[in-house]
Amino acid sequence: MNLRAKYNIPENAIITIAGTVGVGKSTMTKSLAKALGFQTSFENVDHNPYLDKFYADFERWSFHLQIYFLAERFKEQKRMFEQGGGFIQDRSIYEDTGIFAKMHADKGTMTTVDYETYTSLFDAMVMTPFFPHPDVLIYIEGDLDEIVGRIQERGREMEQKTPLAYWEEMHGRYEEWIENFTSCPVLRLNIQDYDLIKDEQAVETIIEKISMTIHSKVTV
Ligand SMILES: Nc1ncnc2c1ncn2[C@@H]1O[C@H](COP(=O)(O)OP(=O)(O)O)[C@@H](O)[C@H]1O
Ligand SMILES: Nc1ncnc2c1ncn2[C@H]1C[C@H](O)[C@@H](COP(=O)(O)O)O1
Repeated sequence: MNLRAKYNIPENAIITIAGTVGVGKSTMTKSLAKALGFQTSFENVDHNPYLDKFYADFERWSFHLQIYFLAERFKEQKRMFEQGGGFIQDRSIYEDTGIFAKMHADKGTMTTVDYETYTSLFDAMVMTPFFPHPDVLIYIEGDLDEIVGRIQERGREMEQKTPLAYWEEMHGRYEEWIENFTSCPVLRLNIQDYDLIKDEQAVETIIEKISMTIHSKVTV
């Protein structure tokens, strides 16, 4: 029996992985998709035309980057909807507005008028039939030092050059954001408690927790 059937995960489920940069979302996306026989929906980092420019000059490129990510994620929402689910999604659309756009607006690296334009577009887009809320949002958390270590080791140059204060601010905002998140059931996992690189079997324990979260509909 496969793990999806064993743990009664609906074949049309949409499981979204959230968490700060470098915490291990992509690693978990691949691992869960393989174990459940699901498709993946990844962020397009390598071919993003704004990301390098954005890290070099937040003020100049914040709005452009948010619009780009919003368009990309909305296309992915539509694809998942049209294919009837069965997806693991690397990062939720909620983080774009709840973490990134808000952080840059609060810090003054996105203007108030740009932020208002962005949020009104976001609100109009998510209130459509193309926007299925995920069955569960897995929130990955961990110590800032370890996460920054992973960013450095992964080696995306623009992230390596970004000051620690940026990751620190984001880390704090994520903690506050998840405490107030109510759009779908949440499963919280700490990076201390599993290691999908050294221990492939750890995915089964995670799937069991996903099943409990989906079926109990209780926010963990
Ligand atoms: N359990 C782990 N132990 C050590 N390094 C890890 C672990 N999980 C992921 N990593 C590494 O951390 C880096 C960031 O992981 P990634 O999955 O790309 O994070 P994200 O998608 O959240 O940015 C990658 O280099 C990845 O190989
Ligand atoms: N909405 C976003 N605004 C700014 N930057 C973003 C947004 N979404 C993702 N990013 C950045 C952060 C990282 O540098 C890359 C990919 O994120 P990761 O957490 O490594 O998948 O894009």
